[in-house]
Amino acid sequence: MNVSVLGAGAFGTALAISLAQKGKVTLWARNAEHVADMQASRANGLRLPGVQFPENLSLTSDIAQALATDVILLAVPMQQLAGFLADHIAPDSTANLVACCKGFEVATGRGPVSVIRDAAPQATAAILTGPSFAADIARGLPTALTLACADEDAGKRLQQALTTPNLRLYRTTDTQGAELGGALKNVIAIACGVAIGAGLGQSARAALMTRGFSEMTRLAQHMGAETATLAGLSGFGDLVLTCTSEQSRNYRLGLSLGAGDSFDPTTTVEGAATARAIVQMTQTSGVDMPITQTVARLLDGAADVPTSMAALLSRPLKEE
Ligand SMILES: NC(=O)C1=CN([C@@H]2O[C@H](COP(=O)(O)OP(=O)(O)OC[C@H]3O[C@@H](n4cnc5c(N)ncnc54)[C@H](O)[C@@H]3O)[C@@H](O)[C@H]2O)C=CC1
Ligand SMILES: O=C(CO)COP(=O)(O)O
Repeated sequence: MNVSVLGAGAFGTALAISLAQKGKVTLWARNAEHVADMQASRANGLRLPGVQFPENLSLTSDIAQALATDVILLAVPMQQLAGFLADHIAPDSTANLVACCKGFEVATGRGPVSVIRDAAPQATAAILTGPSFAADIARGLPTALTLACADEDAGKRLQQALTTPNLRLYRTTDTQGAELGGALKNVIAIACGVAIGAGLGQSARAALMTRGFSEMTRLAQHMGAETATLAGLSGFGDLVLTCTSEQSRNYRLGLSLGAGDSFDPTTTVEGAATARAIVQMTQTSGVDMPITQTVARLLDGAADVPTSMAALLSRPLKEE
């Protein structure tokens, strides 16, 4: 199966580099100047500096060329996905479309697979998610991810096609669980960053990760996802990575919030929009999401760090 990656950000570029170990890969970017620069330097200095492109990786800003492949990876940020699909994917497409983004749409509360299904109902919709920093994948370090596709046979084919020597894919048919894990862990990572940035200590972080996982699982159960998926790479695995590494942009945003420092607003931080989306989604359902709500309030400037922590600590005592 030949593969194209749409979106030449850090993650799309890293996936294209890794997949090029197996065969020809096309990396598409919307900006022709960026493509020319990458063609000349054989690197993506803008988003993934320091890693040279292998020979098998070709670049294009021609969307028709990029769409003429067996598998299409969609590596644009979550809030851009629906617009991107509307612009470039025909509603009657039967392509294999694999979302490579993490989050929920603020406007609709949909996750990436739902957005693909709505845009192209006859396409095969899948999601590739789990603990992986783009820089690690691009440097050939060992990484394991989850490929979720409701169609089991198509999922098996995609699992084979997208596994590379350093990128090992596990498979599930539970797309909803995979979407939820990848989206919610980013919000918890912001909370953990806040705790560390504010000097609250490692014990506070461990508490936030554990209780965060508890609220991730609660929402997944409520929505009918499998809790086993949440305990896998796309949930627990990614929670651990993102809450403990300064490579994570979500965690770094939290660090800045906690320390009262400024943060570059152009950075892709999926957890910020997702926190707001989840608060809206759970307003009527009554699912208890205290950490996610706290993060949303902090991001909106509706509460400060000491008040937020005091509020979390003074909640009614309960069984674990
Ligand atoms: N960077 C990482 O280590 C990882 C990122 N991800 C996920 O990958 C997704 C993308 O993140 P990154 O690549 O890191 O972000 P990034 O900020 O490096 O790049 C985003 C790219 O999307 C492009 N883009 C945005 N809107 C577009 C549109 N309408 N049409 C075409 N291109 C558009 C931008 O030009 C940019 O090149 C996010 O959902 C993130 O959670 C997942 C795992 C690892
Ligand atoms: O999703 C990621 C790791 O799995 C990347 O995390 P950030 O988006 O926080 O950088």
